[in-house]
Amino acid sequence: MTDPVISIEGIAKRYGAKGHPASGGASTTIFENLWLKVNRGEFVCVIGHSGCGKTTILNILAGLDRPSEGVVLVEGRELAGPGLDRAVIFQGHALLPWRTVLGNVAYAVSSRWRRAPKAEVEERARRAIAAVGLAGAEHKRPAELSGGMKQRVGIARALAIEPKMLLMDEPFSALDALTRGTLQEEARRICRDTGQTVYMITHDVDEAIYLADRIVLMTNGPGARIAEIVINPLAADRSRSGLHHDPAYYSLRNHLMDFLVARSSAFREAPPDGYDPRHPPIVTLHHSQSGALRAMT
Ligand SMILES: Nc1ncnc2c1ncn2[C@@H]1O[C@H](COP(=O)(O)OP(=O)(O)OP(=O)(O)O)[C@@H](O)[C@H]1O
Repeated sequence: MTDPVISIEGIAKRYGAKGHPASGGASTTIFENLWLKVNRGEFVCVIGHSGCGKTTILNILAGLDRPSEGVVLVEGRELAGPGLDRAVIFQGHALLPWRTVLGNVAYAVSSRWRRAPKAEVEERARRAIAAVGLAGAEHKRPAELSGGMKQRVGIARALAIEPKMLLMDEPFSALDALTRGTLQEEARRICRDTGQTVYMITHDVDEAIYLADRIVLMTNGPGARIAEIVINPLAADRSRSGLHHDPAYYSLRNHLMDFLVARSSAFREAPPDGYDPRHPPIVTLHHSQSGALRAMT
């Protein structure tokens, strides 16, 4: 049974409206006619080349930008702007430098539950801080934290408000490989434990393979589309360190790399026969007779 938290319905983004003097009469379509549902408790990763509009879509979902066409529904209601039902984690952490770790997270908690007593706010904040492994660092200020710790605070702050939807824009890309791996594991564990719904942009194919239930592949812009949605065939209890022992990992990785290297640009000249933007192809990887996994739509 599907239960969409977010329903993207035919959205497009255009800049420089036709006839607008600043645009010289030209209009650029960044993406168009995108349709996607994100179901409750699902982890969706979006992959596509730079400029196809991934951040613009995330900003639209956050209510920070508006589509030129189409609508976005949150639990069936048209999205009208930013709201505490959607938390955003960016690559930069945007912590308040004068507040401690506890102060930063508590600030978000008290915006969400304005009448909550101080003790409850602190309790919720401490729980979120502990969940990201920062217990003991509550009284440190951002300047005293490493990049990985700051990003943990960003995650704690987002999770503490118990959002319906977590929106992440390359949250781990600025971190060193070791910290990135640890935080990916923690993010996956926390999201699974709490049934968090996530929409995440990444350029890292392995990150998408480890984290996502479904991987949305976008074609190159301008005029980007959702080319296909790939179902992750790996076991739900996969471990990051064991991925490369699973033959399905290589099939999935090859499929995603083939898309990024060739199909993402070829799509514009020749969309596949019968392509319907409202129902982009769903790709599953099946065992062929030889035992190898093959992509099937
Ligand atoms: N205010 C604006 N006016 C005109 N064009 C814009 C504006 N904002 C964004 N764009 C264009 O929209 C396109 C999509 O930008 P966006 O940041 O959403 O892409 P992206 O897929 O997230 O890229 P990246 O992977 O590099 O972050 C880019 O070509 C960008 O130049």
